[in-house]
Amino acid sequence: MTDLQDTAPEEAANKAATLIESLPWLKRFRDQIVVVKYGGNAMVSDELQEAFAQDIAYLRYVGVQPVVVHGGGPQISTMLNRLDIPSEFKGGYRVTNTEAISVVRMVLTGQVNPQLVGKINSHGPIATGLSGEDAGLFGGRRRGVMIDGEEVDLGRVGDVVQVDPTPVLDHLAAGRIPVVSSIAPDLDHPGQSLNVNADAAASALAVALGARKLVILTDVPGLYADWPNRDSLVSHLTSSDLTRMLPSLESGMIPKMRACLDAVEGGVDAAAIIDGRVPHSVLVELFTSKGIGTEVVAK
Ligand SMILES: Nc1ncnc2c1ncn2[C@@H]1O[C@H](COP(=O)(O)OP(=O)(O)O)[C@@H](O)[C@H]1O
Ligand SMILES: CC(=O)N[C@@H](CCC(=O)OP(=O)(O)O)C(=O)O
Repeated sequence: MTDLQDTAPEEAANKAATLIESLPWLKRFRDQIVVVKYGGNAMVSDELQEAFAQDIAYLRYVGVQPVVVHGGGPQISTMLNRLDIPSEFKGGYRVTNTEAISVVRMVLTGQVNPQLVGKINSHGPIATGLSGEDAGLFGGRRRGVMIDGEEVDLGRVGDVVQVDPTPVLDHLAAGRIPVVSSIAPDLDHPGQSLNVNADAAASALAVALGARKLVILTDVPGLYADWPNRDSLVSHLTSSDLTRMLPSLESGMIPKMRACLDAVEGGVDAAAIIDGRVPHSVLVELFTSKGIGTEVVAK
């Protein structure tokens, strides 16, 4: 009884301080679109997925307009292995043949997407699944990759070169959270689909939507200036700092940092790389003064 009386005011004060710290950020993001890219490496446990779903539902219920774009690289690899379809990465992209693209589509749009939608909807009937192939949302164009000065063909792999945000805006206007799988129709080969990098797809959508912020979840605390030196974590940098750093980065971080740069250069206020293995990292990034990962802003 005495203990409870002694600790209760202090505990209440701490809780109140955390809530009040969020006030300026709640004001900043209210009614604003925030695009959150959820990568396959941050979905590795049920607990992490539950925490992510809570964060996204929380955003919606405090008046933010979250849009989720998801990948699912490890989940695609698992399914390809199970089906005995060989899969290799070149220059950070999965070489994707005709057989593999149907598996990519099945896993992203048929497995990962409804699983995420279901988790968010356990908090209310708020989320809806969309594919990048729905209603002209994404348009893609094939790309190869330069390795040792030579262009290497990647098969059904491409860039998102066109975005029509109308289907996403329609769902937002109806109060729903669009959850988008990162796959795009091939503009040059009607009827075919392209495997696109989910970081780049999220960035292109954030720009097209005029989002306030892009948040990318991954499996490290953020960008390390001198990777893998763990003392070199960068918490804040400008687009000009990042432009200077990009050529020295290693493969995993290149698409992510390129996506952040493209987003802020395209008019998004800020883009952040955060650790998706830390439960509720989305809320900590958006609603605390310090944030949790690496934030990029226009110079
Ligand atoms: N400078 C760097 N800072 C942080 N991580 C880096 C850096 N360079 C390379 N990496 C690697 O990039 C990985 C993240 O990229 P990736 O595996 O493609 O992520 P995801 O699956 O989330 O899309 C990290 O786990 C890390 O091993
Ligand atoms: C072309 C290419 O490599 N596409 C990725 C698409 C999924 C993705 O980007 O998923 P994460 O966000 O989980 O990494 C792939 O096939 O793995």
